[in-house]
Amino acid sequence: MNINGEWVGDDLDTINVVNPANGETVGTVPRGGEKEANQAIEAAHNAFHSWSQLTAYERAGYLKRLHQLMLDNTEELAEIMTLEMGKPIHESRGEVKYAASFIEWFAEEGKRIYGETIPSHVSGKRLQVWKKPVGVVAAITPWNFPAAMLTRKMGPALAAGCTVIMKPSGESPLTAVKLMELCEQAGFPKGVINLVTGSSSKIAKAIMENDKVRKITFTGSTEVGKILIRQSADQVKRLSLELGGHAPLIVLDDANVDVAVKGVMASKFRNAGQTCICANRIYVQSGIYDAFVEKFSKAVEELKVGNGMNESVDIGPLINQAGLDKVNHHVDDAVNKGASVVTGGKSITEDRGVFYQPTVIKDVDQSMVVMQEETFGPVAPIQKIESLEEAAAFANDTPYGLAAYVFTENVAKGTRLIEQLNFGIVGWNDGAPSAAQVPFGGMKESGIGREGGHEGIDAFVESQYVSIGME
Ligand SMILES: NC(=O)c1ccc[n+]([C@@H]2O[C@H](COP(=O)([O-])OP(=O)(O)OC[C@H]3O[C@@H](n4cnc5c(N)ncnc54)[C@H](O)[C@@H]3O)[C@@H](O)[C@H]2O)c1
Ligand SMILES: O=C[C@H](O)CS(=O)(=O)O
Repeated sequence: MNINGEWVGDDLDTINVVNPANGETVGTVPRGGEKEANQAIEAAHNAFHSWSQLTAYERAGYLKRLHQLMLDNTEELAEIMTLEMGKPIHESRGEVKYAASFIEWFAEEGKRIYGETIPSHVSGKRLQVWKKPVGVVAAITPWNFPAAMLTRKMGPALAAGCTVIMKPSGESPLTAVKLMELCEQAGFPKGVINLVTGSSSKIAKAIMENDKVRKITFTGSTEVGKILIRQSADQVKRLSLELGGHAPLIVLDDANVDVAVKGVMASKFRNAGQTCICANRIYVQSGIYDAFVEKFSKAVEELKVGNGMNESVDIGPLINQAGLDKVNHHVDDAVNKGASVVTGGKSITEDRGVFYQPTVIKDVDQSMVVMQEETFGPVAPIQKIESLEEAAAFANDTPYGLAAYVFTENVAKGTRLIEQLNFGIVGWNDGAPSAAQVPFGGMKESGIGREGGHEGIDAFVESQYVSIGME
């Protein structure tokens, strides 16, 4: 842990960080709790005034140094990431660059936090809106993108003049430790960025009860997001929530089947299907169904499963046994209710690793758990549909609203379909929509607010209306 510029926690118990590819312990972090969280909050509070008084240009200088340090340390960051959570090393390298792009983009965006003047209704007044940083920010992040989910929060928060407490997942905290080392090398003043690891509930308790924390930005499951909404009420803490998803992917008859297959492969199997925007259910119109299933299944059979440190591996392990159990349950439930396995369908537990074969199942229906609950694994369930209207109805039949995908070459059909979809992110003939400059986030139970893009920095700024009497 790093609090007020000091590495602390040697006196505490530790949490083992386990490589899901082979069950080996790859590192440990201190098991911090309420006391350490409050120390970090105090440090961030004490650093806030001086940090927020810097110009956006001065703050951008620190962020740009961090951006370059991340790129210079891509290989080490990627290796740590793969060892602690399993994603293939080439994906980890990509995540480091993606994560660094948030730091770079928001270094500049901080310079564009504009206020406004408003025409007065009386001659003796001048009406203005000033923008101010929200204050001390707590950032709680998931295990599946250990770098990007932190920088997607740190970047805008720091650029806006806020100070930060980072709380990474206990499943993959080592990437955050390395990121904190790079923040030190970038020269951020003590207390501006703090890192706490340990008991999430105890740390969160301190965050929720300490009124010095004005903003909580959380990325994780919808279940935990709902807990935080309830807990934030006592002090009306500002909340940004990036929560779970259950993405529908729709392939219409007039889709380019090769484009569709490429898009599904990108959306479904990234991080072994463990991303919030993975296609979780695939609806294929009857006219293209057989051609799509054949081409898609052949592409899936080419995927190589194994330890992510192997450059040729496409599908690494699931994060833990619980993740594997959920995937097994989703496939077993579908098959028991009448679905059939086209390829894959089995777990691979060798060398204490937790792997699952890239899987395609067909003849699924809405009654199956895989079509209702987030799978978070390399399983592609395919359901035949007859019409655009049927596709829209099935797609929207979920409490989630994060990402959706549409494959059609027909502009009118694509437009009519997407207008009906209640999802914050839509890939149209594109299975990989994410980027630093776009508003990323969900509708319904997939979250509150957006990360990335100019909306991403609004989350860390308060508007202050100033009425100036000129009598
Ligand atoms: N919408 C997005 O941008 C996005 C991005 C990545 C992951 N996710 C979602 O995150 C989930 C997978 O990540 P996960 O398993 O780490 O999620 P999680 O909700 O289990 O944990 C997320 C973070 O919250 C902490 N946490 C757990 N219980 C808590 C509590 N009671 N109070 C405070 N903090 C608590 C965890 O330690 C972790 O740091 C999936 O549902 C996925 O869809 C969403
Ligand atoms: O898992 C959720 C991430 O937000 C996906 S992405 O890396 O932003 O595309």
